[in-house]
Amino acid sequence: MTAEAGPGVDRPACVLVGPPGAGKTTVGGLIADALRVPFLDTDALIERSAGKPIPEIFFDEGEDHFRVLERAAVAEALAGHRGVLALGGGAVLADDTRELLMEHLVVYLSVELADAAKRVGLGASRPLLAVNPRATMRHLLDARRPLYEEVADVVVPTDGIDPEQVAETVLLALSDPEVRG
Ligand SMILES: Nc1ncnc2c1ncn2[C@@H]1O[C@H](COP(=O)(O)OP(=O)(O)O)[C@@H](O)[C@H]1O
Ligand SMILES: O=C(O)C1=C[C@@H](OP(=O)(O)O)[C@@H](O)[C@H](O)C1
Ligand SMILES: [Mg+2]
Repeated sequence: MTAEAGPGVDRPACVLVGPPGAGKTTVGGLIADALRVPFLDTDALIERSAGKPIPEIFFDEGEDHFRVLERAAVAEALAGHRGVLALGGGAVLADDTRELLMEHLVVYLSVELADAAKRVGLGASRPLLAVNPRATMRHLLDARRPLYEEVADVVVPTDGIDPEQVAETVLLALSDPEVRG
């Protein structure tokens, strides 16, 4: 596939959503490499503009402030980024973000509790999972599943599948004229 892949030249080639541990950051990079387009992760955008890592933003300013930064970063990236875009797992919580996503080709990387827990290690790098990680992850998966489904054009299950295979499945879906609209 070439740099023209995706729904149009004036927007991201595709936007990856899904819970923490779904592989959005990892698979997004692989897809961008394959398409030879730039890769952007809104978490990286937020860290760059805040000048500190996400756990520190949560610790210093709280989740609500992080969500404000996230909404702005997602809107900026959806308007300006021309490659593959990965969102943070909680970006779809915002009504206005879900509204914006309606205009984009959105791929939902799904993952169930066992693989998600294994992959994120339930450690400190994701501040939301710092307390009672397994129960929090279960609740988060259940609560957000309908939101991911609401915005998705394509759902790609990732359980038991390595990132390269997930990327191949996404690339195949992106080459389908029906998916690209
Ligand atoms: N399909 C997969 N199979 C196994 N491990 C994976 C898979 N996708 C991602 N990982 C690993 O899981 C961890 C979280 O992946 P990441 O891309 O950061 O997920 P997300 O951005 O969705 O939270 C990383 O260590 C990554 O290498
Ligand atoms: O699920 C969430 O609310 C979050 C997911 C993280 O991104 P990943 O989904 O890439 O881990 C990051 O944005 C932040 O820690 C909050
Ligand atoms: Mg990520």
